[in-house]
Amino acid sequence: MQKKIMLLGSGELGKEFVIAAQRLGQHIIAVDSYDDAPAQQVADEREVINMLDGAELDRIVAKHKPDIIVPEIEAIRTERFYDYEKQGIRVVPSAKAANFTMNRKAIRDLAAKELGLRTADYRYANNLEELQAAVKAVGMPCVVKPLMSSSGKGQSVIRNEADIEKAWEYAQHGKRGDQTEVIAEAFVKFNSEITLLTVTQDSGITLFCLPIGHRQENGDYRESWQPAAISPEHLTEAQDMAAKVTRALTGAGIWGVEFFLADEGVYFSELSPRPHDTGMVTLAGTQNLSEFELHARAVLGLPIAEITHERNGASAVILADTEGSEPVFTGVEQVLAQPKADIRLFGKPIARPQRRMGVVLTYDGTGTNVDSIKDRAAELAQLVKVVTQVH
Ligand SMILES: Nc1ncnc2c1ncn2[C@@H]1O[C@H](COP(=O)(O)OP(=O)(O)OP(=O)(O)O)[C@@H](O)[C@H]1O
Ligand SMILES: NCC(=O)N[C@@H]1O[C@H](COP(=O)([O-])[O-])[C@@H](O)[C@H]1O
Ligand SMILES: [Mg+2]
Repeated sequence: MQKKIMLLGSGELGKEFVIAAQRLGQHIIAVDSYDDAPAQQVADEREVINMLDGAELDRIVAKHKPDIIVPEIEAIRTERFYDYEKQGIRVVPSAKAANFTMNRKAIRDLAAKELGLRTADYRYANNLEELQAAVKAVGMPCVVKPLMSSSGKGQSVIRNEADIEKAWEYAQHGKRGDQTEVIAEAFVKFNSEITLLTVTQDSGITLFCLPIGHRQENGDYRESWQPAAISPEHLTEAQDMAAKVTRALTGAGIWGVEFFLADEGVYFSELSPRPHDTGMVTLAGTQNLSEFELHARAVLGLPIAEITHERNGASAVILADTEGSEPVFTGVEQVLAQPKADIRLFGKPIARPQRRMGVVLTYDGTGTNVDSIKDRAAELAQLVKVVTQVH
C-alpha cells in the first residue's frame, strides 16, 4: 500500500532511503533547508524550510498530511513530533527517539544514568567558567561537543589549559540551533570503534547487522568497513547495550549504535535513530539488504526475512577542498577502471572545504582481508577531486 512519507533532511543518506522506499512503491516529500538537496533530486515532491522552526514544520505537515515522518538529520524542532504522533502520524522510529537524540544531553543521561550503560565520564557546561570546571572534573585530554551538532561540527579535543577557551569558541561556531550548552567527555583510549546497525521492528524482534569498523578524523567519518574485528564477548556486550537503548527509545527502524572498544570493555558513545554515515558501506553489497532498504522495510512494517552477510566491503569519503557551486569530479574513470570498486556521487549543489561529496566503495568475497579492501577504498577515494565551476 502506498504511503506518503515526509523525509526531514535530504542529504546523501536520505537520497538512498528515497530510492529504497520508492522501489517499494512509496511517495516521498523530501525536505531540507536548501533547494536541490541530494534526496530532493530523486523524491516525488520537495519543500525548502528551516526545520528548526516549529511553525514551518506544522505548515508543511498540515499541507502534505504525511502518513510517516522520517527524520534524516538531528537539527529539527523535534518537540513538535509528539503532537504529530498524537495526530496519528508515524514518526520514525518514534517521537521520543528523534527528540532524545537531537540533544546529546538527553540521550547521554538516558544511556548512562537511566540504563546504566558504560560511557565516558562527562559533564555539561553553559559558559567558559563551567567548561573549566567540567574539564577539571573529567580530566585531560577530553572531547568538547555542542549539545546539538553532528559529523564532528564544533567538536574539539582539549589537551591543555590553553585549549579550553578555543574549544568553547569552536563549539559555539559549530553548533546547530541556539543551544549554547556543551558536553565535555573524558577521552576514551579505544583500540577501535564500531557502528552496530540495529533494526527494530513492529513485531518486537530486533535484528543486528555485522559490526562496521570506522575511522574518524576531527570527529568526522573517513572510512568504514564491514565486518569489523571484534571479540565475541565485546559483540555480545554491544548488542545488549544496543537492544537496551533502542527499546528505551521505542519505535521501528534502523539505528546506528556507536561503540568504542577499549581494553577495559565496551563504551556506548551515541546513536543515530536512522541510517548511519558509516553504514554507507552496505552500498558495497556487504549484505542482502542495505541499511537504507532495511530502514524502509522496518518503517513500513514490511517483513525482513533475514539479514545475510554477502561479501566484505569498505567505503571511503570524497571530500571537497574548496568552496564553489556546480561541482564536477575528476578521477572517476580511474576508480571505475578498477575491479570490485564503485562510486556514489551525492549531487550536492555546493562544495565547501571538508564537505562530503561522495564515497568510493570497494568489496571482495567474505573470506578476504577487510583491511586491504579498506586501504583500497581510501587510496581510490584520493584519486577523485572535486572541481567547482563557479566560485
Ligand atoms: N569521548 C571520546 N573519546 C575519544 N574519542 C571520541 C570521544 N567522543 C568522540 N570521539 C571521536 O569523535 C568521533 C565523533 O564523535 P560523535 O560521534 O560524538 O560526534 P558526532 O558529531 O555526533 O558525529 P556523527 O554525527 O557523525 O555521528 C567519534 O566517532 C570518535 O572517533
Ligand atoms: N553524520 C551525519 C551525516 O552524515 N548526515 C548526512 O549528511 C547530510 C548533511 O550533509 P551536509 O552537511 O554536507 O549538508 C545529512 O543530510 C545526512 O545525509
Ligand atoms: Mg557519531
